Amino acid sequence: MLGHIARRLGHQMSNGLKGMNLPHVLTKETHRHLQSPFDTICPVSMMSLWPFSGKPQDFSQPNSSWSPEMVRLYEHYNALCDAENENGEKKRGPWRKLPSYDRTIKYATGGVHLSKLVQAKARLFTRCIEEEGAAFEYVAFLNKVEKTCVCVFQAGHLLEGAPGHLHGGAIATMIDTVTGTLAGYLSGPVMTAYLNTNYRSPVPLGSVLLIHCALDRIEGKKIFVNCKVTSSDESKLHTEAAALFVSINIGPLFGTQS
Ligand SMILES: CCCCCCCCCCCC(=O)SCCNC(=O)CCNC(=O)[C@H](O)C(C)(C)COP(=O)(O)OP(=O)(O)OC[C@H]1O[C@@H](n2cnc3c(N)ncnc32)[C@H](O)[C@@H]1OP(=O)(O)O
Repeated sequence: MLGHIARRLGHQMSNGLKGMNLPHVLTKETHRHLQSPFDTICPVSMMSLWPFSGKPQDFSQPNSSWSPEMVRLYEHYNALCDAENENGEKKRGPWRKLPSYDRTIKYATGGVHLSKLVQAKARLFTRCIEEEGAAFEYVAFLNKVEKTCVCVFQAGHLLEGAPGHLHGGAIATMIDTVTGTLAGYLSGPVMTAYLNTNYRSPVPLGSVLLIHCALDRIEGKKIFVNCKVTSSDESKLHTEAAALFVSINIGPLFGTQS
């Protein structure tokens, strides 16, 4: 079945998508493959049936706009991703660096190809400005054992709110992104139900911030996550938040109920 749909998709791509019932194809394919982003990182045998293997660009790699503090924190958390066993051999540590794509659909196997079909010009809000350093520069790390996520965020000049300071909406956007990423990695596809945000102190534009998120609890379809945004040395609290995410079927996102 999967191979059949994939062949159909490939055929339709090469024929300019004429007559394609996208919701039908996408619901079947993306629902299967977006169940858990970990599935796409640790491939399961089923995925070998999917003929499209394009690798999306990871936008959370260091670039020349990153300040020394941003790079220092990136290297600090990156180092926690590797650990050594008693024989001095390298093994995977408790942390892992998460990739960051410019479309959430790219987390699915074959998502690079699907992204060309579904509103091709659409971009993830936090990755929609191409100039490096101008807006959201960030990298997130996940600790699946502790059910926590930390994001190192450098706030660019296009994110101004009050003069010289970071816009509250940009802060909320990043909190939504990081808490949503944690909820998504723990539970599969989710949507934000609420995001309660308390701004404690203003953030100078250009700052490097740490966004710490932790799972509070899971109750059925509901995933509660808390969050703190601090200065890079964690001495100053800028924002606190509590978020609720609800697990969803992704069918409705593509116009069907299944
Ligand atoms: C890895 C990838 C990286 C990806 C990296 C990028 C991550 C970006 C993340 C961005 C995420 C977004 O911004 S998403 C965009 C903003 N969010 C939205 O547009 C969501 C709009 N709202 C909805 O679609 C819906 O209301 C849902 C999905 C939230 C819930 O609808 P539903 O699925 O029908 O569920 P429903 O039965 O109503 O509720 C289920 C339970 O949740 C409770 N509940 C529902 N809403 C609320 C609420 N606001 N406040 C309190 N409780 C609520 C209900 O009382 C119920 O509790 P009980 O009776 O069971 O106890």
